[in-house]
Amino acid sequence: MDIFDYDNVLLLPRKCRVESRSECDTSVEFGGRRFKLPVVPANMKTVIDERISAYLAANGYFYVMHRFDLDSVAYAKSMRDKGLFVSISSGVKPADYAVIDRLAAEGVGADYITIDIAHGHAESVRRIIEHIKHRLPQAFVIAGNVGTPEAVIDLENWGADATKVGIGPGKVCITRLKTGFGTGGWQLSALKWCARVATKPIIADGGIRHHGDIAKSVRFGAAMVMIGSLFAGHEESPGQTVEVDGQRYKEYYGSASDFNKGEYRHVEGKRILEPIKGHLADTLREMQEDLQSAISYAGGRVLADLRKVNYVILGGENAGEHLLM
Ligand SMILES: NC(=O)C1=CN([C@@H]2O[C@H](COP(=O)(O)OP(=O)(O)OC[C@H]3O[C@@H](n4cnc5c(N)ncnc54)[C@H](OP(=O)(O)O)[C@@H]3O)[C@@H](O)[C@H]2O)C=CC1
Ligand SMILES: Nc1nc2c(ncn2[C@@H]2O[C@H](COP(=O)(O)O)[C@@H](O)[C@H]2O)c(=O)[nH]1
Repeated sequence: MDIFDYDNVLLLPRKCRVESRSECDTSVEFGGRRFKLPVVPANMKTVIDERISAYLAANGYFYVMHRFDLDSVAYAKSMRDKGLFVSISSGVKPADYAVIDRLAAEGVGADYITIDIAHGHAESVRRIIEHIKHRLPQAFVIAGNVGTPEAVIDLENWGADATKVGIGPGKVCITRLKTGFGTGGWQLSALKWCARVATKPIIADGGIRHHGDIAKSVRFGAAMVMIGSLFAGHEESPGQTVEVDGQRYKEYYGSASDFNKGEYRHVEGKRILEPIKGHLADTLREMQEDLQSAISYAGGRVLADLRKVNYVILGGENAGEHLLM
């Protein structure tokens, strides 16, 4: 198996088939809806809040609300009141079962539920998928996080409608340092490995540092890409604003950090400062432009055309050109 990551792979251009990049369509169908981009901000407290999720839903973007210090039922009701789709996160504890039961009993429902725990290849995930499918059969269930084909196969067999791949590639992740496990440093090839066996969509989660990494993720099998750090440093971002030597930053911390947990137990995340780079809407527009450009370099017109390109691995043992033949 080739081992590579975002920073040592480049995609190879094919003859252009459009007159303008504006002809390239970056939209994606996911869970019965079409979204403008195959991109979703991470379901983390310093990345998304009620206001940002409503903005994304109202403007044609996918979102996943976080599950920390939040009444997910009240949140779901408020989105319904605004006529917006509901996409929430769930853990696997008794309180999470109670949320599912209340969403069903009170007729609120949910359109998307993302089961989001550190080690998603677990019986606890099998049990809560079963519960969600029983109580909210219309909900599109995303399950993770995992990092192997075996896990993807199990989650799909347990009823997940999509899987989320990425153990430890995140910018505020310290899982690989604390445990010795994960896909950090080879997330892109782990995605490729998992996509080979997947029969349902995969969300590639973590490790995106540049807009071009979105196109690379799609090339190697992602239907959607989850991004934390690139979204954390905006004027609208929920993290606290911090000023250092005249430069403004937003705090960005891991969901398994002591900052999120409120205690230092099983910590696998840290806190960093992200420079504020402007408004979210401008970043989303630039991401769309860059992805349109990527599709044009692929000689394509639609997102799926990115899957057809060859690539090179730069440097190291696996270096070389990889042709689709
Ligand atoms: N993508 C990634 O690499 C990682 C992401 N995270 C994020 O941090 C947040 C908190 O995650 P998490 O602590 O799982 O959520 P929760 O605190 O909701 O814990 C979920 C359940 O899983 C158990 N659990 C957690 N880790 C393991 C493990 N390694 N083996 C067996 N059981 C486990 C917990 O019990 P107990 O605590 O008693 O073990 C708890 O019962 C999530 O949003 C998660 O996605 C965290 C780490 C890695
Ligand atoms: N190991 C940990 N991973 C975490 C934690 N909090 C979030 N995450 C994961 O990171 C991505 C975002 O990655 P980025 O590279 O885009 O910044 C997020 O979606 C989670 O899967 C954590 O505390 N520990």
